Amino acid sequence: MTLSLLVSPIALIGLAALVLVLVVRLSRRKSLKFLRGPPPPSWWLGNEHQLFYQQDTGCLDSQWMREYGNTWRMHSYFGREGIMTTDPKALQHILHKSGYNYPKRVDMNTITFLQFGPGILWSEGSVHQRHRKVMNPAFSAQQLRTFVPLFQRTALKIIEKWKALIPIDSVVLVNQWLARGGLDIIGEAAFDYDFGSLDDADNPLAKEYATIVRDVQMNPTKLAMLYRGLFECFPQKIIEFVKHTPARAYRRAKRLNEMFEDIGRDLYHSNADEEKADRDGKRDVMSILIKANDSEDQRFRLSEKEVLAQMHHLTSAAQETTSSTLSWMLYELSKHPEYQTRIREEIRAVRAAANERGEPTFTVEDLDSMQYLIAAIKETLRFHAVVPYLWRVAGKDDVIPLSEPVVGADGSVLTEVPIFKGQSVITSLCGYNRLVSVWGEDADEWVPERFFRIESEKQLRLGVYANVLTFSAGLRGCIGWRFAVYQLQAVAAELLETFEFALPVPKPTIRRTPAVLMVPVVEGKEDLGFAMPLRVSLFSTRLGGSDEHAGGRS
Ligand code: HEM
Repeated sequence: MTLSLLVSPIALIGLAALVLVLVVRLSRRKSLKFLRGPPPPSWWLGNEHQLFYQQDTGCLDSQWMREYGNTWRMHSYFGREGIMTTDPKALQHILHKSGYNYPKRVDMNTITFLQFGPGILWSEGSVHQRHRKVMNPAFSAQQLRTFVPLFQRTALKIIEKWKALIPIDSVVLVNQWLARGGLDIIGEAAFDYDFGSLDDADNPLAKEYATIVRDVQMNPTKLAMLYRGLFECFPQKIIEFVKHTPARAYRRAKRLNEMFEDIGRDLYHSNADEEKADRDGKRDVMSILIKANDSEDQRFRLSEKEVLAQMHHLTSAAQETTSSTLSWMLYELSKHPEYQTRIREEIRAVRAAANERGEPTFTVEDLDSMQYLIAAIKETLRFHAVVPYLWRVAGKDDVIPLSEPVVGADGSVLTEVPIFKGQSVITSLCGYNRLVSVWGEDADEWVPERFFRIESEKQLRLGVYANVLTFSAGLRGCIGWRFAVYQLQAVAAELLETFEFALPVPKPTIRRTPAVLMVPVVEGKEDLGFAMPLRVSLFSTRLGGSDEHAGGRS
């Protein structure tokens, strides 16, 4: 008999409801009524449901910032109160200065656990410290540079695929190809595994993975959200059983998790059984992680289960985020053809210099010299934050300082906000990225040149890259941000050198749809799933049909 039959969801909900009454009673003692904020549409779901059903991710934040300032009261499930903030000092306090005092919110972190297992994204406190310590060596700048040829090879493969496609139809769903390329990249870089996604290999794991974000995270029903809201009241032992919930999203998450575990176990053992000398030559993250793990004091090592979960955590953290960011950049460059031309000229000049040196590919220094391309990457990360929000909770009573005071419910001016243990704290990365006070009057426009004029030393230090917050910050900031940036630089340079990108006619409306991540969906064509349709043409053909290929390569 399966556990799903033993532990009926009704019994779970009943138990949770009891605990809930207690929790609500306790939390009512500490009200945040002194703060203004949007009225909750319902007592059950508070404002939570609204965030998942915005027309464009971040449009609610903009509206609320206009009404209430940069920090406001939010209602979470069952009448509980919390805050949401875009304020630089508040975010610095929560993400940088408070150590592990603002852990991840139980409902969201339980979903992470159910989806990916006990890896780094899910871990907290000293367990997280242990994960991070063992993983750090695999993410040094020096180590990550060695992946640039892999990024370039993958880009060339995408180029071949698109060249074969565009004589038939020049409108390409670029994000779907970039996601396939991204999966192949992270498979090889993270655990020396070939998903064969670009080659259409019949890989069940790649197939299962392709639609997982859509099926598990997009458009949650009110009932599904309410169920999540109850996780907080489940004792830790019961959380394990939640994965047996007889609903499609949970079944899919469980299946994918098991597939990753099975494949990971084989890779782990073949890796661990290898001769030390052979393993020393390998550069993939898992090999380095196993090596680092072996040399750790027994008490600080990751268990086999944790190492296996890491494989799934890395794939999910790296793939959709990086490929989506690149898709949004190509979209913006389609809307800004003059900037696209400028980048292409820059890439061609660097290529000419590389050719003269006899280098067949761009070096890391070449890529780092492409200032217009880098500015476009920074601006896209700022403007299209693919991780828009992080859901945290106050681990203890605290006072959060503000850069910009807000007007309280009684008209008084607040320069700091008290928060009480257990209250929800939603950090809006996308909201911060659009602050006029940080980015200038044109913060709501895509203007890469801003990075030539911004005096970043005058900004409050927050984000790990260009001070944008899309990679988060502090001790839980993205460990893979350099990996992502190198990948974006290397793949974009190849694609933009070869192809021109433009908006299709008629122009589609692309929605920045919330699905925990922010993903592109075409209005009226939701059946396409995540989709970024762009017109793609060979750059050389635009030069009058000559066979000359951009950059002089064949
Ligand atoms: C544009 C691309 C990317 C974006 C926007 C991004 C963003 C983020 C954000 C916001 C977090 C914090 C999550 C949280 O606190 O809940 C994070 C964590 C993480 N990211 Fe990334 N990421 C990107 C690419 C990558 C890549 C390429 C990798 C790996 C190769 C990676 C690996 C991780 C890992 C392992 C964590 C967990 C870190 C920890 O908890 O200590 N990410 N990322």
